[in-house]
This record gives sequence, C-alpha cells and structure tokens, in this order.
Amino acid sequence: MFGSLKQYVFSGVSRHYKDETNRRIMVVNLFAAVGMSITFLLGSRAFIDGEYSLSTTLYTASVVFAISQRLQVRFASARARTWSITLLIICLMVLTLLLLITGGKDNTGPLWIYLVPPVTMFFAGFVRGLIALIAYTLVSAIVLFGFNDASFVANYTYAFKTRLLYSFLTVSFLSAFYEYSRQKSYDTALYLSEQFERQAKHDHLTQLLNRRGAQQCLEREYARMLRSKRKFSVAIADIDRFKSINDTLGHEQGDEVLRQISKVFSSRLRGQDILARWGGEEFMFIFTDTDEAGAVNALENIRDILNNAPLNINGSEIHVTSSFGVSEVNPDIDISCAVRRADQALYYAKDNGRDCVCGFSSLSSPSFSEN
Ligand SMILES: Nc1nc2c(ncn2[C@@H]2O[C@H](COP(=O)(O)OP(=O)(O)OP(=O)(O)O)[C@@H](O)[C@H]2O)c(=O)[nH]1
Repeated sequence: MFGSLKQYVFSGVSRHYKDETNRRIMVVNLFAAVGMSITFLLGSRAFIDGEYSLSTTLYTASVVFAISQRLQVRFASARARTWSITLLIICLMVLTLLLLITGGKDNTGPLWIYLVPPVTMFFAGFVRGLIALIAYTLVSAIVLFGFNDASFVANYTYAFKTRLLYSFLTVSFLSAFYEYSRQKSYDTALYLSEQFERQAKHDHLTQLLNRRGAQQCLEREYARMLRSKRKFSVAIADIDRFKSINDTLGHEQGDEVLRQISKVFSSRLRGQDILARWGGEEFMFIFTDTDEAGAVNALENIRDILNNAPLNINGSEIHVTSSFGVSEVNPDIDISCAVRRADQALYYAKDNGRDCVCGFSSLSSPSFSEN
C-alpha cells in the first residue's frame, strides 16, 4: 500500500529534471489525487441526494483531474507538463466558479474558492499565476455583483459577497507574495549553487578547469571512447624553470606568466579539446578523437608559438618555454595509466633538455622502463 502510494507520488519524476520540476510533478500527482477523490466523493453524495447537475459537474471535474495527472506522466515532456498544469488550474477555476454560481450544497460552494490562489500561484508561477488570479477575481466579482436578481445565481447577502471578495483578495495577495519570495529564494539558491559548482571545478587564476574539473572531463571522455572506440590523448605541460621566473620577477609576475601561458595554450586548441590547470605550473590537455601522433603535432605547434612570441610581462618581454608529455587513451590504456605515461614522457622531456614534446610511445630508449 505504502509502496504503491510512493510509486504514484513519484510517477513522472526523473533525475534528469531540475529539483523544482520534480517537486511540481509530485505536487501535481498529489493535488490531482486529492482533487479526484474529493470531487468523486462529493459527486457521489450529490448523486445520492438526487442533485444530478451538481454530481455531473463534480464527476466531470474528477475525470479532468485524472486526465491532467496522466498527461504529465504519459508524455513526460515540458509541453505535456504545461498542459497538465493548465488543465488542472482551469478545472479548479471552472469548478469553483460553478460552485460559486450554483451555491453547491446548502450555499457552501463559495468556500472552495480559497483553494484557487495557492494552487494557481504554485503551479503557474508568480507572473502567470497573478494574471490568472486577476482574471478569476474579475469573473467572480461579475458573477457575485453583476447578476443580482438572476435566478441562475445562488442567493447570497450583500455582506456575504463583499466579505467573500475581500477575504479572497487577501488570500490571493498572501499567496502571490509567498510565491514571489519563494521564487526569489529559489533563484538565489540556484545561482549560489551554480557559482559554488563552478568555483569547485575552475581555477581562479587562469579561469581554466582545475584538476577536479579535468578529472571529470577525463572520465566523461573515457566513457565516450569506450562506446565509440575513438581514442583520445592526454598531455601534461610543465613550464620550464618556472622557479627561476618566480625568483627573478616575483610571485605576482609568475602568476601573470601562468595567466598568459594559459591563453597561448588555449588559443591554439580546437573547440572540442580541453585545457585545464593540472596543478602549480602544470597544465593538462585533452585532445578528443586524436591519437598520440596527432596530439604531439598539435603540441609542437603550440610550442612553436610559445618560442616565437615572447610574453609581455609588465612591459618587459620574457621568453618562456614549456615541456610536454603525451599519451594516448584507448580501450587498453585507461585514464590513470595514460596520465602516468604522460607524466613519464614529461620527465623524459625535462631530462632531455626541456622545451620539447615527448610522446610516451616514442620512449624507445632501452634504459627506459614503465614504472
Ligand atoms: N607564481 C606562481 N608560482 C607557482 C604556482 N604554483 C607553483 N608555483 C611555483 O612553480 C615552481 C615550480 O618549480 P619546480 O617544480 O622546481 O620546477 P621548475 O623551476 O619549473 O623547473 P623544471 O620543471 O625542472 O623546468 C615552484 O617555485 C612553485 O612555487 C602559482 O600558482 N603561482
């Protein structure tokens, strides 16, 4: 029993949707169930009492509530959800207006109009909800005051009608204010969480992905490569003799060198390639759909540019070079193995005079062994 109730409440919910969307889906499920049950019970009661037009109205509303719930679950699209919510609100508004006009059971029908403001605001959001509520208030006011002696409108006293309208306006105002504050808090929370998420994945100095962001990209690329069988390559770049740059220019200018180098590196990459700050003065390249030879080629280009265009640091030109170690990632070489290989190739490049690109597979020296 509890299991099927839970299944019903969560029907249509998906982990791919935003929290806000899932919350709306669950509330639509709950509201439709409550609306369906109450209208069905009241409709049956009216039927037993021989009030056939009231019972037909309530049964129809019960069916519409059920349809609106099925709509969002069956079609699982944003458009279906909008239709479902629209249907639900229209059904509620028409039903409560009919109860207002006919008076319902012993003239208690108007009591149900207080459901309209919170439900409309929650489902339609602040702006659309406000428009819908203004329209609803106008129609209600016309029904209450525009047909004073009409036989098809229930007989309410003037005092009752004015109090009903005032109290309805008060509830509408409070619901609108609540929805406005709720949306503002939600937007702020969303903005902050996006900022934190961004900061957690990016390096504040270069604005590139940081090591954590790079790891996530590596895992994503690896999964893609396993599916598509299209290999990719990783490379680690380490700026040469960076300690002496820091020592001569100072740490702040050293930071500026890192910033400018990151721009030189990224300016030569294709849109689909990824550059990250791997740590300290090390950068990580991810070359998608590229084998080791292709990555070595691309890095040779970058190395050339770095050699031929000195950096302008605080008005003086300085010549900065970098060494690169490259490894391919394929179904036989996983990420940690490839990173280890790129690191070993980088050390080899450093040991062999720096300012060069070294692919792991070219390390054919007999003295070299993979750790
Ligand atoms: N300015 C600055 N320096 C950093 C940063 N991160 C690491 N470093 C410095 O980078 C230097 C790295 O020096 P080493 O690892 O000795 O290597 P190197 O001087 O680059 O020499 P090789 O790598 O052998 O060519 C250290 O002095 C670190 O303090 C940073 O964010 N900003």
